Amino acid sequence: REESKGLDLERLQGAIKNSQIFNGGLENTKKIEGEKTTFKLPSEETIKRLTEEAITNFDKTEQENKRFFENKIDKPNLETPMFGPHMLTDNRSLEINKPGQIIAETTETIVQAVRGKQERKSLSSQDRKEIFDIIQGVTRLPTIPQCPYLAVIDCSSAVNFRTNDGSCNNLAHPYWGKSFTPFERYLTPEYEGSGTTLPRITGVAGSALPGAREISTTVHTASVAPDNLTPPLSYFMMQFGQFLDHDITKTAISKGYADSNIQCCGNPFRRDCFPINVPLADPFYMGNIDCLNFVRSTVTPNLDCSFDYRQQLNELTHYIDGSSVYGSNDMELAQLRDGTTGKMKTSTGNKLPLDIPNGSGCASLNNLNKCFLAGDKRANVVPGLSSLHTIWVREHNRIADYMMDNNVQWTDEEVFKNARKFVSAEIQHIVYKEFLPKILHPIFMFIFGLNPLSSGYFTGYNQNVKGIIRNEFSTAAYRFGHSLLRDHSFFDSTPHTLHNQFNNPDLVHQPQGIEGCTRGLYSHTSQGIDELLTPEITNKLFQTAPFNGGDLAAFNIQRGRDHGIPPYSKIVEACFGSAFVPTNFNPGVFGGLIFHSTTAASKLSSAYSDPADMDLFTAGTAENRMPGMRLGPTFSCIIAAQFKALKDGDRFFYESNVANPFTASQLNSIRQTTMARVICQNTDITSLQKDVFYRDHPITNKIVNCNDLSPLELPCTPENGGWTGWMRTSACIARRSCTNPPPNDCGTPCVGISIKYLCIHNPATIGPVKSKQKI
Ligand code: HEM
Ligand SMILES: [Ca+2]
Repeated sequence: REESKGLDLERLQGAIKNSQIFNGGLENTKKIEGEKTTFKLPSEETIKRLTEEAITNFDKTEQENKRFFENKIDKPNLETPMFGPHMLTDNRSLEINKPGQIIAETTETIVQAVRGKQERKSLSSQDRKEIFDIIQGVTRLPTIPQCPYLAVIDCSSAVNFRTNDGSCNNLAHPYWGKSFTPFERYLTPEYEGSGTTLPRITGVAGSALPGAREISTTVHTASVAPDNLTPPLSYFMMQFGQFLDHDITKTAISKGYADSNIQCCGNPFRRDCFPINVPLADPFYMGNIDCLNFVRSTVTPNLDCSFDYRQQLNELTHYIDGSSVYGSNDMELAQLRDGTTGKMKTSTGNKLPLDIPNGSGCASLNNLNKCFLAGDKRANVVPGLSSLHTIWVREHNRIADYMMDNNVQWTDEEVFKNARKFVSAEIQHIVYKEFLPKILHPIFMFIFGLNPLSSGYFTGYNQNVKGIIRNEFSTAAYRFGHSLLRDHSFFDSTPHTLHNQFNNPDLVHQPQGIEGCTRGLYSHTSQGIDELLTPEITNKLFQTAPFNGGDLAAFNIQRGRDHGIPPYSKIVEACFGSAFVPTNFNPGVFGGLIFHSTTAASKLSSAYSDPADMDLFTAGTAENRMPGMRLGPTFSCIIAAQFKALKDGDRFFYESNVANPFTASQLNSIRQTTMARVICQNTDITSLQKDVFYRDHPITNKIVNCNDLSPLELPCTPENGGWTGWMRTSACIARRSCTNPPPNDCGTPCVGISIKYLCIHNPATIGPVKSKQKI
């Protein structure tokens, strides 16, 4: 990937500071008033009738889904080709989907009807509120579940610790950042025909947009080139990136009858279907298949229970809170916690607990070993990911053990909550200190206020900031990570073809499986970030037999259209202002593709007929990297803004002085945390490079001995040592020991002598023995 050499960083910095996204994105602008209404809304009667029709349609679709299931067209998970764990949808999402779908259909019908031939972008907020109030009246029929975000949440017990589902982080807005709530957006979505719900399929010039698979084969062509900057990114970067994603985003996908998987190929007009066409002349599939199955994400009303545009649902707690370790709701945590010692459950070899065969978290298709259960359902997707989940569960248990030993009066609950508090703080520290600076230019780190402090507390908590994931981030920008993937994963130095490792926990089950997978990550190099992807994911994603695999790039593009993600040029404008918006495909110049190289621009111009049509994932990954950095400006903008919201809007942010803050010395200790240390303390690995996100380097990133990495200081209630009675151990000697009780790590040792010479006067004093240790 070329560096954007001519990029005027000062100008870019000025532009971003004035931009819509930097200044709050939709927080300030989405509450668009829309244009003034120039037409009349249909009568209340008509709206009611339309809603009732939508309810009937919904029920009909459910019946139709049942038939597809009975006819074995829609299959259960393990019989579904291209099945991936991202297709496991929680029942709660499906419950929310029902009112979501009904309101979506009604709103769309009304919008299209009232718009008529008028050139209008959207209904005014007044119109939308009016329509919604009427629909709510109808959906209050007993058969239709209520809008899920009306119930009042009591936050009185959530003042000092995070809740399991992320609710009550913001005490004024308990739903912000909770699991099973909608994604926010930076920009107003763009659905087909300026509507509210159908995926974008028509370009600005009125002709069909290019298909997602064609874009993938034209732009996201094959590459095996490793990151060639110094020091190169290690493959651990990829793995941590995915682990972090699985803490903050999981979009609920629509399901068929009895949790089956909707088959859209051959049935493109079914509700929730948006299949991807594969041309006959496809360079890989070569006529073996003509369609990739693609099922739309579920629908949810807005968090304020209004409905304007189709919105999508995040099943995870939006905050960086270790939910990939603990789960995103009470039920998930209950399955994972041992419930007596403050620890998390483990299985043989101190690995993750095993999932029940074919269980919800288990998508194993091609092996006999059982899958693992973790806080996120996708934990088995590649062995490196399962290993990282394991390391964090071990870190929790290590801390919990220490706390149990050193705070004798603490209950299971107290040990658990305090250990989780430390673990999520460590994860957050690693994200902001080690991970983000590898992808975000120092200027972005600085202007978005992302750098951790070196001392003192962060005082920027702002309860008006939404600690909510933005749709543009999860559906496009943060998927940059797919570009880091290589053709192989590594077990120590042995390469394993990637598609054989999908949903296959065999390597993790091996003795020293966690060590082998983890060494395989930090001692190999990632690919660089660009539009080039390995064919293992663009042709063989979740492949189990020839030609039954999928194309992740095409899925990303299609998902963007499914979610109404505005095209690239709209995001560029929101990040940097209109001067940077491309109106032609000329590379490197204002008015053209200012952020793209000649090669990228020529690929983009052969894929798209108009720059205004370019999909965000495609044009974003194809950008030149920022000078001295690895990521292009537009994704940097979205990612920086998102991590700012996750910091400023998190009442429990680890450096923050707001809610049950760490003591100054604990915070200093957490600031010494590195990913390398967490690996060292929870595996048999004894040496590794200091910064595992980079490859090792003899000067800039030396291999260090694990013992040299600074330990973590944990809370401890002092328990002072007490002497035993004197015991005569020989004719002339009596001894006592400081074991009644022994002092714990923060207790005071016994004072006085432990040995007495009874025959000759000798004031020898041999002090107590227990040394103070940190863990
Ligand atoms: C091990 C390799 C990986 C595989 C097999 C994989 C696979 C997938 C799949 C199948 C999806 C769902 C696509 C769709 O239908 O929309 C997805 C979504 C996603 N991936 Fe990956 N991915 C991998 C690594 C990564 C990495 C390294 C990152 C980031 C650094 C990442 C970030 C994301 C994000 C943000 C989403 C959207 C999640 C959601 O909201 O549901 N992935 N990935
Ligand atoms: Ca989370």
